[in-house]
Amino acid sequence: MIEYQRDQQQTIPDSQVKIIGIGGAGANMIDRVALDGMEGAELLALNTDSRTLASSVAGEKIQLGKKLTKGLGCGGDPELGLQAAQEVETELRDSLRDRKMVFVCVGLGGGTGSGAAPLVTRVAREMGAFVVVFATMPFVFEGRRRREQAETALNELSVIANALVTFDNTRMGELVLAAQGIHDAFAAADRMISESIRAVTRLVIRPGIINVGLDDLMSALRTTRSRCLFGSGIARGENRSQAALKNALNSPLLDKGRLLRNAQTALVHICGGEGMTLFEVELLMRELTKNVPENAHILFGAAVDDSMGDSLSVTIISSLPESQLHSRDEVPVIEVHTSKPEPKEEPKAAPAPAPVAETVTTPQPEPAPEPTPEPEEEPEVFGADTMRVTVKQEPAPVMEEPEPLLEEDEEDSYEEESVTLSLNEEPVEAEDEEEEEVYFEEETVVHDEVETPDYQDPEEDEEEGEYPHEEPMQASQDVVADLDFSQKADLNLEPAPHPEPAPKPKVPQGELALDGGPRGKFEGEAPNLFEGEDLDIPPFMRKKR
Ligand SMILES: Nc1nc2c(ncn2[C@@H]2O[C@H](COP(=O)(O)OP(=O)(O)OP(=O)(O)O)[C@@H](O)[C@H]2O)c(=O)[nH]1
Repeated sequence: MIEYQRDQQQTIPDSQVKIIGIGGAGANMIDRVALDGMEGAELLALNTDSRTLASSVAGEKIQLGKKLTKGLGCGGDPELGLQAAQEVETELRDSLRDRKMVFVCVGLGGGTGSGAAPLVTRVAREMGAFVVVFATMPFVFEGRRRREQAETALNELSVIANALVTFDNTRMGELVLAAQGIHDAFAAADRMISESIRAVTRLVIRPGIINVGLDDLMSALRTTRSRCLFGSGIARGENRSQAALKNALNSPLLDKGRLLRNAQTALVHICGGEGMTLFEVELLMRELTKNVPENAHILFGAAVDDSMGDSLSVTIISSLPESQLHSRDEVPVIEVHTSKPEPKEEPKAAPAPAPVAETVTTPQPEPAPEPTPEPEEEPEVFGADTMRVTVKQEPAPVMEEPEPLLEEDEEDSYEEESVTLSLNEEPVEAEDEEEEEVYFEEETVVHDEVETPDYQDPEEDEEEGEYPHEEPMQASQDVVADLDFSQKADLNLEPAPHPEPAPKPKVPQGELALDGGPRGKFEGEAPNLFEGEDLDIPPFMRKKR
């Protein structure tokens, strides 16, 4: 049963929203937001690097540390980044005056972003804004120093910001195919961040049929040492509400929906064109409640937007204490599916559905449960100007229960062979391996364990700590990490090539004893002689003699 509570919600005019990009990554993120279209909101770029700053599409730009770095970047030193930001603190205060909502976009791990983001966030809060930080964590391959710098900045941000949405760059492997370049991985993360910002902004500035306001957002994102969970999906056509929800739950930031299972509060916002029906909304909400705990507090908002056409979008925002995140962040996994049938074995380390390349997709042709009946009472949803909706977890008496969208079983239902690999390892072709086992009986042991040239046993080297694959790549990665992004994009940072298979031993091939000359079908017949040569013997045999 869904209860509707009418009460005034606080929405904010878009002129009071500011989106700040700090450092190189931050600049790329807000450029993406601008490209995707974010009418109204102001974009502010902050950077020490004057060249990158000049190329940003943001309407407002402030150069950090003019005197300190003289137009250059911070070379990966957060202390320099902090001092550079301190130089312009007054300018920042002026720029953030009267802003109700501020988004800070930053890539942590470098100097400018990691050093300046905590200061910028603090200033924005002191100026009275509600601050949501979108921060990316560096790739594992970027090295331990960057990771530690990022962790330090993240810890500070988690205390200062109203909400903190983190995205591990390493996880970008889940957004793009393994074979795609690093440029595509960054672009995929930037798209995801841009979509998150646009969805949250839409929530609080666009008047809807059922509005959610800043107070709802704050309650969903309540953070002291917690991380924000975010998922957004869009779909069109038949079953679009279920498909949109499925896409949203598939978001890597929700860890494929798993993280929602411990959420205490979840904010859900549905947006569709004129044709969006109450039944679609009900169906979606009913599905969603199967993915959150029974006593979770669900804040619900809905808006009709003609520009959505026949698409329907759903945005889910929640938060979890850091202690419950226990994520697989450190070692990224990709699932490689081959078509070979697999004998049932021990469960794999981290089963997950195949990676989703885009959160925006058309719906799967899955049959939706037939809606039989009308909802018992006709709530006055669409006539109301503003209301808040609390969803209780009572099953509707008249509606058939559809299957949960992301059940554990579904993840296990792949019939194909599933191999779990870390990003540092290349997938091994199963068939080649098998061939080798047949041929070299004594060498099968070696090939059962996939070895890469760089692999080192973490037990053997205590120094390596939690990033066992990092050291062998360290020297070159430090250079890469300090490159500017456009340079990085030109590099082809593909995983190390798989070791060549062991050479097959050469068995000398014996020669057929053809001497004497086989005469084929002329065997036993009188020789056909010409100038002393038997023409019925094949010419190459005659030459041999
Ligand atoms: N998502 C995303 N992450 C990026 C991008 N560029 C860099 N990063 C990540 O962000 C981290 C910080 O890089 P930058 O933003 O270039 O560094 P910075 O903060 O400007 O610091 P300095 O270069 O030392 O002045 C890197 O270690 C990458 O992990 C990008 O375009 N998108």
